[in-house]
Order: sequence, then structure tokens, then C-alpha cells
Amino acid sequence: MIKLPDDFVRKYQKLLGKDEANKLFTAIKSQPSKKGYRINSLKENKQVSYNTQSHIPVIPNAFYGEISGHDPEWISGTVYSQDPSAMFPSYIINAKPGERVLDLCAAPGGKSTAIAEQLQSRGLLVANEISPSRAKVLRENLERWGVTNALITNDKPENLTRQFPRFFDKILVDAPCSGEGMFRKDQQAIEYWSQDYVMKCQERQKKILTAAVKMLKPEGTLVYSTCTFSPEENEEIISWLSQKFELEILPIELGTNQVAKGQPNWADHNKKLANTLRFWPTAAIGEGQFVAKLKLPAKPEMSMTGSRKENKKRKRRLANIAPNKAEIKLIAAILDQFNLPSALLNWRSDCLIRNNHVFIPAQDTTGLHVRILANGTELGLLKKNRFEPGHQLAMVLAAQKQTRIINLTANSYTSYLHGEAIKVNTDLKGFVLVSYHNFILGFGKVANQVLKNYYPKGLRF
Ligand SMILES: C[S@@+](CC[C@H](N)C(=O)[O-])C[C@H]1O[C@@H](n2cnc3c(N)ncnc32)[C@H](O)[C@@H]1O
Repeated sequence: MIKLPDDFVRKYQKLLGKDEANKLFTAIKSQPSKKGYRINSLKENKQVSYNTQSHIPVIPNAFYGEISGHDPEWISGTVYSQDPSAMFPSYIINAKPGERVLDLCAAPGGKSTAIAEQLQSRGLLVANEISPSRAKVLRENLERWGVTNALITNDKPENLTRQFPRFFDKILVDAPCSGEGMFRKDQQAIEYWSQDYVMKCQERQKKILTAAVKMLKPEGTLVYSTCTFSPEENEEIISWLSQKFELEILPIELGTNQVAKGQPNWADHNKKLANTLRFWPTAAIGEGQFVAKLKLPAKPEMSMTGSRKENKKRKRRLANIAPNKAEIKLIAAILDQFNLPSALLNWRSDCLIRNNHVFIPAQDTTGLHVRILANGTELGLLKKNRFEPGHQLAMVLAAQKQTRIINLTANSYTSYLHGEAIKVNTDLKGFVLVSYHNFILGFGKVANQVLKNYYPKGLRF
């Protein structure tokens, strides 16, 4: 049985009144949390085996239901499990193909995967995560999702600010928070809670947002979200942010009455705070969530990045790591066997080689002092006189119908995920895509009717 902290109970009785507060406490204590998942629009095969009758309101390709990390749908990056309320911040940012978008607090990547879908492989997604272990998971999730145009970084927001001044069209700050909205899912969030902690979170959110605003282009959009109810981390933060940086609080139209408005009287009575959104677990979409959308005004003193001289120098340095003709031939010997999605069609002119890794960068990173985990699409590794395709390439090739495929049985599916070699009966030779129930899982290499396993060691189980 969930026991809520006394101070928490008193606080929300005061803010909401006893009746409403009791409804909230009942929803937290005795109603089950709502589970949801999204289907990846970047993949060619979207025929999942789950029940898709129960749509999550507003969000495309999103359904109520539970999925398992052992399902081929998940392993192939066809589905992502996410709290239904948490699907809204990325829906609200509404990235357009070609834009530059920053997801500043991105791990494990639920919102980044959705933004990547919106970009449709055009433009740039910088997905940043401060924690190294969480950044690793972010990278795995974006790789599985088949994202081609992400620069994945593991740095402090303040460091990114110096590297990307006035650079992004859109920025999402899905801030670390006191997590009150997760109480019914996460007992630890309850144990960790105190009013002091709420105030510490507010301080941290202000720091992160100060860094974020400096990276926003004039007239750029900032979406701020938390999974907590506390006004200190929601309305108060938005009121502070809009005053300090003269950001305009924009209205958000969702066309559903399951979402409530922010409360101006829980901060400085600025009427525009009613433009923000509150997701209460009592209203049944999912867990607790707060979302605000803001716009930076156009100001002449806000200079843009990248002098011409700098760009020229960068181009010269880039030329140094472009592949030569012989290398292109080795890579083509593999890539030409597959149906390439549009993001890879110009690989001959776009790809670079660094430490034998062949990749199509999402962003020129020369001179950039940021901890980078991945940049764009890793095609594979150049070895002595041959090219070995990488796992990310398999995940990206799943955007197109492919013919060089070995379909596994239930038994061989388990063996493949363990990293074992598999006996096969096929006319195919060399590198092939490996799938189960038509979900592409990775690469294999066929020789003498044996499929050598190229499922990455770090992902095997
Ligand atoms: C709410 S979670 C992000 C969830 C993610 N957006 C998603 O949809 O999967 C907040 C993230 O902020 C990170 N974080 C913690 N402290 C931070 C700081 N000082 N600056 C930036 N990010 C921080 C946490 O490690 C955590 O991954």
C-alpha cells in the first residue's frame, strides 16, 4: 500500500482543496498506472502483434498496452514503451523536417525517438544526456529506432551552450524533477520526496533553462516539461523564465478535455500561465505531467553562429577523412546489395572515415568541444581489404523493404539474441539482414549454410 508523505498530503490539500486532493491521492494509491507504446513510423514493417484497438488520445501511432523488452517488435526498434502523458512534450514541439532540434535532457530517449520521426531523417537532432550510463542507453535506443540524423552528446548543458549559441530552431527541456507524477509507478520517488528536494529541483531547472535559452535561435520554440505536480517546478519556473528572458508563453491546442490548464494563481497570476498544460492521473490519459511551450522574440542583438572563414577551414579538415576510391569500392560491394533509404542514397559523397569507422555525420563536429557518443549513421568498419556493416546500418535499412533476408524460427531467434551461429538453408551468401516475424534484428553473414552472428555483443542476452 502506497503511503504518501505527510507534507505532500498537506501541500496538495491546500492547493487543490480537500475533495480534489483526495481524488488525486486515490488515483495515486489505488488505481493502476497506465502503460502505453508507440509504433515507429520510420520502419517499413509496422505490423505489430499487439492489440491496437485502444488509441492514446491525440498522439499518432500510440496505443495503450504493455510490451516486453524480449519481443522482436522492441528488439527491432519497431515499438517504444512510454507513459502516455510523456508522449505529449515531443508531440507539442512538432519538429519539421530540416529543422535543428535539441533534446537537452534526453535519456532514455522516449521523446528523442518521437522527434526523430517528426524530422523524417532531415535536419539535425542533438540528443544530450548528462549521465554517462543513461547516455549509453539513449544511444542504444536511438540506434534501434533507425535514426540517421542524431548527434548524441553526453555533456552539461552549460558546455553545450558555448558550442551551439543561437543554433536551434526548437529545444525540448524535459527536466529532471521531483517526480510526483510518477509516485504510483515508482516507490523510490516517494521515498526521495521532500519540499527541500522540490526546491533543489527548481534551482537545477533554472540552471538548465538558462543554458537552453542561449542556444535558441531568435523566434525559436522552447518546450519545457516535467513529470511532477509541484507549482515550484512548473508554473513558477515558467513565470520566472518568461520574465527573465522575455519569452512568450504560447497556447497549446490539443483538442481533448482530458488535459487541464496550468494555474496562474499558483505562481504570479500571469494569465498566460493558463496556456500551459497539466496532466493529472485523475483525468486518465496517463501519469502526471506538465508541459509549457514558449517562443523567444526576434532581437537584433542576438548574433548567429559560424563565420565564413570558420566554415572554409572546417571543409578542408573534413576532406582529410573522406574515403578514397578504393575504400568507396569496398563499402559499395556491401551497400549496393541492399535497398537504401533516402537518408543513405548519397553515402558516396557524404560519408567520412575516422579510426576505420565509416559514418555519415549528422553534424560537422570539427572544433566542437563536446563529449560526443555518436554522430549520424555509422555504416560499418573498414577492415583489411573488406568492409563490415555495422548494427546501426541494419536498423536504418529496416526503413525499406529488403530482399537479402534470413527469417528466423522461434528457436533460432533465441539463439541469435544469445550471439550463437545458426544453421540455415539458403542460397544467399555473404552479409544478410536477419529478421524474426519480419522485424529486422541485425546483420549476419552466411557461408556454407551457416549464419555467422553479427548481433552486437553488448546487446546480447
Ligand atoms: C525526465 S528525464 C528525461 C527523460 C527523457 N526526456 C525521455 O523522454 O526519455 C531527465 C533527465 O535529465 C537528466 N539530468 C539530471 N541532471 C541534469 C542536469 N543538471 N542537466 C541536464 N540534465 C540533467 C537526468 O539524468 C535524466 O536523464
